[in-house]
Amino acid sequence: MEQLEMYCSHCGASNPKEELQCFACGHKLSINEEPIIDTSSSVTLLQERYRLLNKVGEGGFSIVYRAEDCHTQQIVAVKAVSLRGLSTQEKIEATDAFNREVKILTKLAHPHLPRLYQHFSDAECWYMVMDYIEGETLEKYLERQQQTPFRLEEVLDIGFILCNVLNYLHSSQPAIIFRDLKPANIMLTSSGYIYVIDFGIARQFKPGQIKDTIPFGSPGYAAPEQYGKAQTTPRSDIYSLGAILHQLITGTDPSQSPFAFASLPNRHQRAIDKLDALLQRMVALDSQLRPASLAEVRQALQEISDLHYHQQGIYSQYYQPAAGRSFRATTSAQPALPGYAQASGGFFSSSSQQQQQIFQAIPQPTQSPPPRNTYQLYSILSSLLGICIPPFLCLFSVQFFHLFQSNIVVILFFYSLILLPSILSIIFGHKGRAFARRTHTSAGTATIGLTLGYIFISIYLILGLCIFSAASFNPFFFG
Ligand SMILES: Nc1ncnc2c1ncn2[C@@H]1O[C@H](COP(=O)(O)OP(=O)(O)OP(=O)(O)O)[C@@H](O)[C@H]1O
Repeated sequence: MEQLEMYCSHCGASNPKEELQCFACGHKLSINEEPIIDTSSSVTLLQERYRLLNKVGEGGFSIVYRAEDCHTQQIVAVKAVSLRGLSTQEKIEATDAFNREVKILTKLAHPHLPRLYQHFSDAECWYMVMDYIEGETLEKYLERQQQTPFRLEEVLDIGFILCNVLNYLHSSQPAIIFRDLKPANIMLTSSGYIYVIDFGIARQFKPGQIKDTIPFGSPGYAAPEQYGKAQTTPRSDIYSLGAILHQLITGTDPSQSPFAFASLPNRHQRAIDKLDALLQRMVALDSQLRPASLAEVRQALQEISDLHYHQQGIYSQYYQPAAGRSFRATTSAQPALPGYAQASGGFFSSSSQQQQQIFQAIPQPTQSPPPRNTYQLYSILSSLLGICIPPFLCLFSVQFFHLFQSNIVVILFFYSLILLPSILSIIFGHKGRAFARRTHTSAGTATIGLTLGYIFISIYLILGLCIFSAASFNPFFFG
């Protein structure tokens, strides 16, 4: 059948067959520019460079291949966005979306995002060449695990990493709103690294498919404002992040009942209580009630992490991996593959300074020593002095009083020396307990010091009172 339209090899827009110039970008049209990807062929070479090895994934309008770059012998991912079966209007819109996405991706360099190396198009597809991620999506992982809830440590790990990535996007100029954060767009490698994929190419062109991206996000993960006409903001991504973290900790798929996020169980744990409060704020229907920024979310996660690890008696903020599962923050961007850095046409360019900024903006968890509660030590030492010193002082009391001729000031000074260690142990004991409360550490020693202090000060006060009342009748003491 004769083809009535042809596609611009530069931008992909559909043009009437007789046109000489693309109406969308002005590129010269040529009827010969129509190489078609033939994936059934045993060797498919794109751009005389990328040899397609096997299909690794599929989206609404795309197929992702594992491919070999014949120039560098590196393995890359080639994402082919197909126009096949789309209406003319959809093809034009898909073209715009593709160009917009490529423009965004070429600017990005983050350890948790695949790098875009090259993009090109042919008559039926647009192609992106990017880092190949050996792993599976979080969605598939959850399916395999039958939605088993994650442990708090794991949820915090993933939360920190996603905060980091989203904060990087939101801090870009102009800010990039991801708008489609969901388990299907998060990839896990076997070594526990996490990548955020899919910047929404052709996202707007899959209406009616519940499992696919809908015009402004995905059911269950998209904030309410993404369904209406309101412009999405960083708070929309915060909503999606809240929905994902809630799903991980509860094992409940939010797409089953969008906008309904039950309170977390196990509310006797303060860390879980705090996480619950944070998640409820993140998924608030009114965007103004959500945390204002990822920095705020990260700060709250850090507090929960500190609380949790101190409760557990673990003083390191690093996740202590349980058997088999841990999620890691990469510490640097992967080095650019040879042969890409100088290439033209929207290639990735790496900036180590930019990488530095990413990690300065949101510091990675670092090992911290256990907080030292020195008040506890002072309290227990003072209480021991309060027990030992007074008997010694009493041994010399008679000679002492004799020496100073039972001067009342001297006697009171002497008496205050007896009381002083117990008073100190009480003061330090209280301070030690307050410190322990603040840092969520044990207050046992402070309580012992405090109790001893109270016991012995009571004994000394009663004894003192008895001795003073008896002495007041004795002319030896007060004349
Ligand atoms: N860089 C990559 N390395 C390895 N596999 C990838 C990569 N990018 C994507 N994939 C795989 O291909 C699948 C489809 O990719 P992607 O989600 O980007 O496509 P999409 O068409 O944008 O999807 P959607 O319909 O959700 O918008 C993913 O689920 C994943 O399994």
